[in-house]
Amino acid sequence: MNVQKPSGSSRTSANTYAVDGYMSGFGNGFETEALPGALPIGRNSPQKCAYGLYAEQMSGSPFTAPRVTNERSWLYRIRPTIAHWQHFKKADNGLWRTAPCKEVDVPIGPLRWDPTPVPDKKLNFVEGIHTMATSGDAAAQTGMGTHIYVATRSMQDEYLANCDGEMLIVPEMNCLRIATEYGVIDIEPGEIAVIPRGIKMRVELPEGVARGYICENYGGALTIPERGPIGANCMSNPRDFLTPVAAYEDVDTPSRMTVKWGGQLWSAEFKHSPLDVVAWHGNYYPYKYDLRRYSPVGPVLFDHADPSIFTVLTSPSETPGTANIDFVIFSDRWLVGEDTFRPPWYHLNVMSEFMGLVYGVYDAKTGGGFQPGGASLHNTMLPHGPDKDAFLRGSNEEMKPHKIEGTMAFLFETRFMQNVTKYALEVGLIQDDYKRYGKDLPKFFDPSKP
Ligand SMILES: O=C(O)Cc1cc(O)ccc1O
Ligand SMILES: [Fe+2]
Repeated sequence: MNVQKPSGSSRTSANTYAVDGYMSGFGNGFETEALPGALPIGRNSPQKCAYGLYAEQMSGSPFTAPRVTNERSWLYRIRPTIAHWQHFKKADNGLWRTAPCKEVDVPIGPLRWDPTPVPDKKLNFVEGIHTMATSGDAAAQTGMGTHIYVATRSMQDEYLANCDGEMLIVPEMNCLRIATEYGVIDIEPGEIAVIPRGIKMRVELPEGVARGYICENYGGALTIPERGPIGANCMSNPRDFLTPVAAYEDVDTPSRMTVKWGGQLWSAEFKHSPLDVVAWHGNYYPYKYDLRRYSPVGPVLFDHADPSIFTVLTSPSETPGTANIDFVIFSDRWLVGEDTFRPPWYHLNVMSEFMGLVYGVYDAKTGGGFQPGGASLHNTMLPHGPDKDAFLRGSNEEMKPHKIEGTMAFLFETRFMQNVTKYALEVGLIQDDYKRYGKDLPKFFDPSKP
């Protein structure tokens, strides 16, 4: 690892504190420096920056966005980004697709995939991205891409910057070390990382291989949902979001950067690491979150509430309550409802639902088939619900408090219809019988038994 260790001099704002190389809080203004005095005080753009650094602003929102959604950071770096931005050539997109992308007819039924096998081939994080579905339009900054990554080698002197979207990364098999311009993020299954649009990163695999899911958010930045009557606490609490302290690389070695821009991968070679930010301040930055810190709130007497109660992060659209994306989890919790069918109900939803499983068993699909590393898609207005096994359990179980334990399923839900890719449809991982699981549900109707 050639990352400069964060020095003890990292400054944090008054309302934040550093935890093992991270600063805590959501949307806070942070400031951090890996060399003492690297951050200018009381100004952004002094005539000359300390240590001969360049100042560069990175704006994640329009300059004039309302304060609550206004995002930008100031970076003090060895070279400005434009110094790396030369001789870009079109690169192979591999299996990474970007909306709009209508390659095949989208099946009008439930879809489910087996876990993506880990190949023998050496693939880094970028090469290992397999797009399952896309929605909206990346250039119009709406919708999302859903991907499964399967990587078998660390990126070495290789970097990625995704200008098309913010990347929400959900590891399922093994941990990731994500070295970014802003500092280093380590995540393991059960945690997530969010890398906002345009931030340069290198993904390393401490365990040699890794698999997981990515939601590429083309729309408004992910944020903590409003809690309404729930009040100031529970669900995702701001203090559990962690942002790395500054850590820079002053490394002169042949390097390759891949930029995703306009739905195309581009690559350029240069002779130094672009992760050269010695200090930064602002509120546009990458972060991580431990999903096990999510404090679920649910019905405490009867009925099954809408899954929106389990929203960890949301990407709002211009229409109130109509998310570009909701990231929702189904994690450990007590089910206590009296006289209640406790598993998810049968339903049709104008929002479309892409699901994955990090570990354990999902309570709507206890009949096997929905496996960690696998995925399902219940597209706009397509009917779905518990499989036969889950229905029989749910309608016959004793109504005593029951704890769902050792599970982490999630939903990438979007207001848009999702276009599955040709790859996803033809790769041979689709469970053919899943489209018929509704047929297994028996008729119980008996007009003589109210
Ligand atoms: O379809 C699913 O499995 C996700 C889901 C879960 C739930 O508890 C209620 C609605 C819903 O869409
Ligand atoms: Fe659903």
